[in-house]
Amino acid sequence: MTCGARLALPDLRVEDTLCRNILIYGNCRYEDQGCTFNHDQNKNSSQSEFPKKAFNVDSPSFTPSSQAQGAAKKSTLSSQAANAAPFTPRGVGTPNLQQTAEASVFNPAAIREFTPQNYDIANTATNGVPQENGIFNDPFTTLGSIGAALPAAGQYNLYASDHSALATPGAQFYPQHGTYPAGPLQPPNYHLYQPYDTYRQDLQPWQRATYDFFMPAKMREELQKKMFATQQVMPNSGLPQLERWHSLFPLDTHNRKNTSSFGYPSWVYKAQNSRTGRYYALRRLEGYRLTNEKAILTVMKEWKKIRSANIVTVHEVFTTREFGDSSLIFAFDYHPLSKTLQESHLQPVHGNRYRAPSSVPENVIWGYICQITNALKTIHSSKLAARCLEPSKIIISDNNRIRLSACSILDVVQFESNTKSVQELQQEDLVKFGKLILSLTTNTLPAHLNNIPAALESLGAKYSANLKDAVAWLVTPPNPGEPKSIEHFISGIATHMTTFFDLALQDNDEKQFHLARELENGRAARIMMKLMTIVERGELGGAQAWSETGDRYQLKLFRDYVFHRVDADGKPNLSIGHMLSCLNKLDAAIDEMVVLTSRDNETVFVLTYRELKQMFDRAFNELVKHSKTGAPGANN
Ligand SMILES: Nc1ncnc2c1ncn2[C@@H]1O[C@H](COP(=O)(O)OP(=O)(O)OP(=O)(O)O)[C@@H](O)[C@H]1O
Repeated sequence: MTCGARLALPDLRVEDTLCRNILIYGNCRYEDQGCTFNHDQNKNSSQSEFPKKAFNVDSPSFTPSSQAQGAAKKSTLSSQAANAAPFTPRGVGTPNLQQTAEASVFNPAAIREFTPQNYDIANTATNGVPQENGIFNDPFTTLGSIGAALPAAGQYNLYASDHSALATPGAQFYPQHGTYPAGPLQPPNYHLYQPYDTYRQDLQPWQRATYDFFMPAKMREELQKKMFATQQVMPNSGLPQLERWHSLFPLDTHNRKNTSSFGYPSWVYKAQNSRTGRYYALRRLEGYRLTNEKAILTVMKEWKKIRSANIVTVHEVFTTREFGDSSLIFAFDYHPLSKTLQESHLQPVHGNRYRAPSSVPENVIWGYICQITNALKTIHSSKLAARCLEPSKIIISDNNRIRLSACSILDVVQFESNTKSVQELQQEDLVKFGKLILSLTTNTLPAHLNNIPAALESLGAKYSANLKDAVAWLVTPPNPGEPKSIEHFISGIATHMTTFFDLALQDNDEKQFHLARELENGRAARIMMKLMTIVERGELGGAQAWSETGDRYQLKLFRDYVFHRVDADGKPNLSIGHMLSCLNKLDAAIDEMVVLTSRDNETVFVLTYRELKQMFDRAFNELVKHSKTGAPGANN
């Protein structure tokens, strides 16, 4: 063997290469199990020094002759030596010299110390920080995986007592780490109450509990009034029961037979549908005799498709003789406690003294204009016309929200007599719209609005020029061959439309906020109802005083602790915060301790909410088992 040969081919056989486990850990547990690398550090150190090998004085072939020197030099610079890749320990980044020869021997999959499991080249540096053996876990990556691991909506019921269903869809909720033991899978603790806002410093302590946990009193009052109005019945009203409608309740505020709107006297009743149980507003046209069945079919086919936040939806039209005449009935959506624009703004106020109606503020008028524009946009784009745009046929509910309440009626009633095209009727809609606004701004009933130019002129004194221009544009009939359109009008009032849109979104945000609170209250009500089904129950399945024995006794003491607390003087403690927090802790089954004392102070139980919850679930499940039908939604 020549010196050159030794230089060119450094000894890189497997058995001479120091095993990396020796290098890193000091030993290799595969040494006796077939690892073919060198496990003798001394041997390695004597042989792995590349320069030592190259200029080994023991080399038998070293000959100090010129030729030999030349040969030696030549050997030193042989092409093989030049091409030999430098030996660099793996891990620094350059390819391993032995990769072809040792590929089958040095198997990263078999020798785990070298290649950690789940090692993913793509994750070696996340956000610039390397993940070493999975020890470092980038929070941003984790957040992403939480989102991906959460079950899709509808798959998982947060209120279910048993969250094991989460195990499969949420298995990746807490990503597994090589270094951390895998914890139990669990959803975030949504069960603990976390009110949104903290702006309550200016409230008295007695106000806080209500403010923190419930919707504003005014909102609650309005909703309750609406529910009350919806449920109202009039047993001796003398009103008939229709084929599929019952509990008719008159909504008219006067009994004048007014034929000005439809050519027939009309009456409005609240009624409940026997099939769906829903409430509707039935508008009856007294004495109308239907001559053409097609009228209802054709008109309803188009109007049933109309959906707009500013139009009362019409559901069906039918005739009846139950009122003792032949009547035509339109079934509309019912909006409890609505008033017409006429009732709200155009009727004198009766108090101690007669007062003329006060003028409507400009911002309210713009709100109405935007909403009616929205309704007309929907109607006109469906190739229909509103036709009935009168203050007495537009209803107003809370927050100046208005809806056209008599659409489709004139289309049915004048199905055969109408000679105008839809385009003409749409042009009329715009003029009627202008007159309606003029009527509201001048506090004049439309029937008394005889001098439109004078009325328009008077607008300037109370309202902006912008409003006056908008009304003037609407009431002015179109030039022949130049029809006006609602789209033209929209472009003219675009700024007011966006202002209104913004207010509507703000209103929506506020309602969402209150809805979130009510979600929590619904949960409290549910757990309270379940608790009440258990405590104080007498006999169950043959067991006398079932609720006084076993786990149920502790639940009864818990009920006392939550609802019957007294202060040091024996006075009742009525803190809603305490009640809600205890119920939520029970629902969340947390590990906090609770001390329950019997009424005679003889027995004290110290247990966690988690244990209480288990007792609670056991007791309730027993009830469910004994109930005939099971409990619908019992686990919800
Ligand atoms: N869809 C509805 N939902 C709830 N209430 C409604 C609905 N439609 C109308 N109303 C209410 O019914 C009552 C009577 O309405 P109507 O249109 O007959 O007014 P009116 O002033 O009596 O008109 P007219 O003099 O032409 O009969 C009004 O108070 C109105 O607010």
